[in-house]
Amino acid sequence: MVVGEFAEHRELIIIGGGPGGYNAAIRAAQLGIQVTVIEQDQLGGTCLNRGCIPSKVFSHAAQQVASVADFQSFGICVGTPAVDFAQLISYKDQIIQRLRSGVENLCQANKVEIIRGRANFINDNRIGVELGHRFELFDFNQAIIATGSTAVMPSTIGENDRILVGHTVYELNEVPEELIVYGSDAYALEVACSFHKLGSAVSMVLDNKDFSFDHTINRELRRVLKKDKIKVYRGYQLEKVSSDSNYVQVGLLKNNQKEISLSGTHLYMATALQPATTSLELNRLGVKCSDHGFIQVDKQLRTSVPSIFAIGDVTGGTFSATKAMKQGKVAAEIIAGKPSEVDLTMMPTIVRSVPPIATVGLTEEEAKEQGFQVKTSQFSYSGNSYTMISNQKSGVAKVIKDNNSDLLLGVHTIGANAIELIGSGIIALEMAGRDEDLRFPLYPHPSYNEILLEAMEGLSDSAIHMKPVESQLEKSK
Ligand SMILES: Cc1cc2nc3c(=O)[nH]c(=O)nc-3n(C[C@H](O)[C@H](O)[C@H](O)COP(=O)(O)OP(=O)(O)OC[C@H]3O[C@@H](n4cnc5c(N)ncnc54)[C@H](O)[C@@H]3O)c2cc1C
Ligand SMILES: NC(=O)c1ccc[n+]([C@@H]2O[C@H](COP(=O)([O-])OP(=O)(O)OC[C@H]3O[C@@H](n4cnc5c(N)ncnc54)[C@H](O)[C@@H]3O)[C@@H](O)[C@H]2O)c1
Repeated sequence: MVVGEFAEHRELIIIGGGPGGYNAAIRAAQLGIQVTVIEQDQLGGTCLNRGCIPSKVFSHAAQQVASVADFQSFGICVGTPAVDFAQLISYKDQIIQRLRSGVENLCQANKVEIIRGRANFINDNRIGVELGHRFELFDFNQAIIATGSTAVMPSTIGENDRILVGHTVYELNEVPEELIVYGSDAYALEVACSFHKLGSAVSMVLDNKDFSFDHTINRELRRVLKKDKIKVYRGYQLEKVSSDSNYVQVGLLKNNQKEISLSGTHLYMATALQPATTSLELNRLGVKCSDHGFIQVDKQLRTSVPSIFAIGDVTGGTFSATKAMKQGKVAAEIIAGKPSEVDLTMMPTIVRSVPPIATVGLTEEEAKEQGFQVKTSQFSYSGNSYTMISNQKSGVAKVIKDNNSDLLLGVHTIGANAIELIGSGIIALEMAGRDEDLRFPLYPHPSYNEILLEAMEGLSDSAIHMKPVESQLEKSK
């Protein structure tokens, strides 16, 4: 390997061009900083190339397949939908390519320098970059580590192309005939719903008794999964997995006793994640990390080494692009000398299942545990005129407030357009809104927005399209 003799100087170096890295880069450039991003693979990182974007192409296709069943009601005649998987993959690749070019163009327009190579630290002001057969050195004033995470497959599972994780499941070239999904998180649920609609026979195995949503959402989810004939096994631990070139066999334990065995053509496994730091030589810096190796940061994304910041999956906690992007912008602002910080309290959870789920804030159970005097209200999708028109009657929106202060604590929705609806909930919670703040505005009619309005009105027993509760009838006597 040819090693460069002199170290070139850069103001800010960002290692990793995923959503965390490129958001940090563009914000820093906007604030007048000279920025260099070092990326060993593709700009856009996991999210754009293997995660958020490909998974959403699949879930959108699944939603489209589901909606064909409604066409007949509108007098639109089409046959039974058939999925051309090769075309879907080609579409996914086109979307990734287009979005990636968009990120490249934005970086160029903001004069962000992109270096293609693998970076590692020499010391707390110097980075080495492997560029094919060359090794270049760069000094920097500040660096941001944005290298993401990788899935850890338990060593007992063994390797087989039929055993899939988040980073590989959307790279399949065929629709699995029989897919076993092991896990109860957002990723697993999305995999189950998407592949089910695309033609797989799906069984879901939950390691927990239920999903981790509010119990009202869990109940509606249980109903729709049952209606959709997705078989769900609850509270099972994975005991063993064996596989050959055609099948995967899974042994499951419940309370360490009853064993059942499932077999399918493919298995999706929810896995733990580890920080992508092995190639960085962090030991040369003395950056403080958690027991699992995630880099510890404060609310301004500073690590224990003053010249080094870290953002995104590599900092552990919640693994999401939403978080990585926000942290990227905040780190850049801090480096530019602006006051800024990250607060993840009102981080939404979204799942593009069929139907989708979107939640923000506390569940009813969490609010009670935290000692709030809780009042809840829920409005069923079937009571809304636009869900009736569009034949999307499955779903419910639930809102939770503190009865002492009237402050909103949580908004939870399952049903069509849930993810688009949650925006108002996020803003309301972030602005410390009360239910009256959300009852006051004018909501367009007829529209899905009115689902949230009616749920809010329900908190003061004043929803128009909800039957009166017993206590109200008593009062009016
Ligand atoms: C299937 C799936 C679906 C998902 N869906 C969603 C979703 O809907 N919503 C959501 O918010 N999140 C979602 N996520 C999570 C999201 O993708 C990640 O949280 C996000 O990509 C993390 O961003 P990041 O910038 O921290 O890291 P990454 O996106 O992983 O980017 C890190 C980059 O650093 C580069 N790199 C690593 N080491 C080096 C090195 N030494 N030198 C140079 N470059 C290096 C890598 O090549 C990579 O490009 C999903 C993930 C998966 C797998
Ligand atoms: N809709 C989605 O598919 C999706 C996917 C990922 C993240 N998100 C967002 O991430 C946030 C956190 O999600 P969470 O509440 O499930 O908590 P989390 O990020 O802490 O993850 C919980 C579990 O999800 C699994 N997981 C995490 N990252 C994964 C990955 N890259 N590939 C496969 N499995 C992975 C792991 O089993 C993990 O233990 C939420 O805000 C959610 O909106 C959504």
